[in-house]
Parts: sequence; structure tokens; C-alpha cells
Amino acid sequence: MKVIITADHAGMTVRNVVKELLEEMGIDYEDTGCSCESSVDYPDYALPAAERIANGEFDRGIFICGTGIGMSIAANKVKGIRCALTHDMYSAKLTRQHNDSNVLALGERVIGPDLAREVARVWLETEFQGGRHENRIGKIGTYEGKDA
Ligand SMILES: O=C(CO)[C@H](O)[C@H](O)[C@H](O)COP(=O)(O)O
Repeated sequence: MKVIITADHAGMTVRNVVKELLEEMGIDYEDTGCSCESSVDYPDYALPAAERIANGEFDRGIFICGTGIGMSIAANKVKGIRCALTHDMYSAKLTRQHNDSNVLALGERVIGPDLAREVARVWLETEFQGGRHENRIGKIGTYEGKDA
């Protein structure tokens, strides 16, 4: 699995924690997040990263901002992206099993780094269940004019 991780200025601490997790799990990743503490605009990071997942260069992404909301709104504008803003372990598991989410959005100002790390770990480890869920995400793909 290849993962792209990105963050704005409000997500840098969780970004570093998630990078440590990816290294521990032996997962190949690229970090395209901002490199400074000054204010940046989350669409400038979410949209290019989401496009690189949609075009097949990466399998999944983890996008971090203050609430996770801006990143998730922007990512979900890209065809083929199913971004889940998730701050608990149950949702992290279910959004992989049922939604086959290919982007996890996290909000550093909402959850602490320890919980963010565990949410990311569950999300990375959990497989899509397929079956009835395949048909459902297929309908989303049909709506947006692209296979899910
Ligand atoms: O889009 C967001 C809000 O839903 C993100 O959390 C941003 O990180 C946030 O807006 C940044 O806020 P700031 O006041 O410009 O640091």
C-alpha cells in the first residue's frame, strides 16, 4: 500500500505522529504537507494529493487540518475520492469496511495526537468488506461519472 499524507499549518503535530506510525507499520508514504508554521490554505494541499490518489499513484491518503473538515470537503470534490472525517475507532473501522474510504481526514484541534494515531492505525489495518457495500459505493461512482 502507498499512502500520501498532507497537512496544513494546523495539522503539523498529528502529521508527524502519523508519519511515525506509517514508518512503524512499514507502509510506503510521501508527505506533501506544508513545511512551515505560517498560515496556508488547505485546498492547495488537499486537492493535488486527492488527485494523485484518484489517478492511481497512491492507494490511500491521510489529510490533516485543524478540524479535518476543510480537508475532507476539498478531497471529496475529486472524482473517485471517498474521504471520511473520522475521530473515533468505531467509525475508522466501519468507514473502511463499508465505505472503502480512500482518504482519512483528521482534525488536530479536535483530537489529540494519541487518539489520532490509533484512529489512523485502525483505518490503515481494516479491509473493505465488499458485498452489499460494493453496490452502494458503485452508485456514488456512477453519480460522479467514474467507477468507484
Ligand atoms: O478548514 C478548516 C476548518 O474546518 C481547517 O481546520 C483549517 O485548518 C482552519 O480553518 C485553519 O484555521 P486558521 O485560523 O487559519 O489557523
